[in-house]
Amino acid sequence: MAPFAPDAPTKTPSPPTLYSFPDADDLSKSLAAFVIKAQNEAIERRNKFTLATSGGSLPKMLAKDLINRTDGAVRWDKWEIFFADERLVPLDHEDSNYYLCDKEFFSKVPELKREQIHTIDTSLLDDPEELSDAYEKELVGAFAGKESVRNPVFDLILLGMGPDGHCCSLFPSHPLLEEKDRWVAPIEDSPKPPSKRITITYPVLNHAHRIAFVMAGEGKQESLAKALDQPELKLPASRVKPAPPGDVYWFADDAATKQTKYPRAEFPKL
Ligand SMILES: O=C(O)[C@H](O)[C@@H](O)[C@H](O)[C@H](O)COP(=O)(O)O
Repeated sequence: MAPFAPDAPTKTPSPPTLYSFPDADDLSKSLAAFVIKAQNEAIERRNKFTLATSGGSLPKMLAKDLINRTDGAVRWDKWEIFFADERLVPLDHEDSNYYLCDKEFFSKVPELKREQIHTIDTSLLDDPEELSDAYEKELVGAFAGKESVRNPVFDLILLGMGPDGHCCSLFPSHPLLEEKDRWVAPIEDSPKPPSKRITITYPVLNHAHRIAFVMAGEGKQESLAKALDQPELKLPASRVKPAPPGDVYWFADDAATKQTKYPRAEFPKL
């Protein structure tokens, strides 16, 4: 259990900002610029950059324009990386989100040290509750520093969304949608295999500085339209509403945004 009670957000969250790009390459370029801006602001504030990421198609899109840069814009030594959700398998298992991120991203960045990447404790795979508590302690270690925190405030959380509107490992109608206390929780009945996972919870999501959903392809059209145009459905992704000054952004390609009527914003020159 988290050592501090969650804060109830007091102000009304801002509506999501939707960016739609002609294709996945443009999306990746702008996403990289956005991440670098978030990084720079975070370093200015606290001299480090805390990021949580999901698995799925995201790591590849994220890595594309961040790795192999020669402009020195990415301050890799300041990054501290967590997983928004993780599957309870060994780290070298192909279902592992760490394994996927490492394959697509981390292993291609020699400057990134292993200790900057917060993985689950795989010695606890047989005890999801304990493993989840141990991962929560990793967050406590990173966030309960000089400032006394009620909730971890990630500089950036990057998420994908499944066809049913799930994000992290928070699935429609699952009791974990109501979790108000734990920062990290186990789930043993995930409808998307593998069934055993851990996930960060809304107390973490809804206190982040910035959250960005990232998705591409026509397979996302319907779920994206539902999540943005029909908040009354309360899909897990629509419930992501960081408390002010936090903001939520959607980075998608035109194929994914074809159905939604939600207004597109122009991506700023960063
Ligand atoms: O571990 C997981 O299963 C993911 O973290 C999950 O939340 C993912 O982000 C979405 O299912 C979208 O996945 P795609 O990007 O592959 O569609």
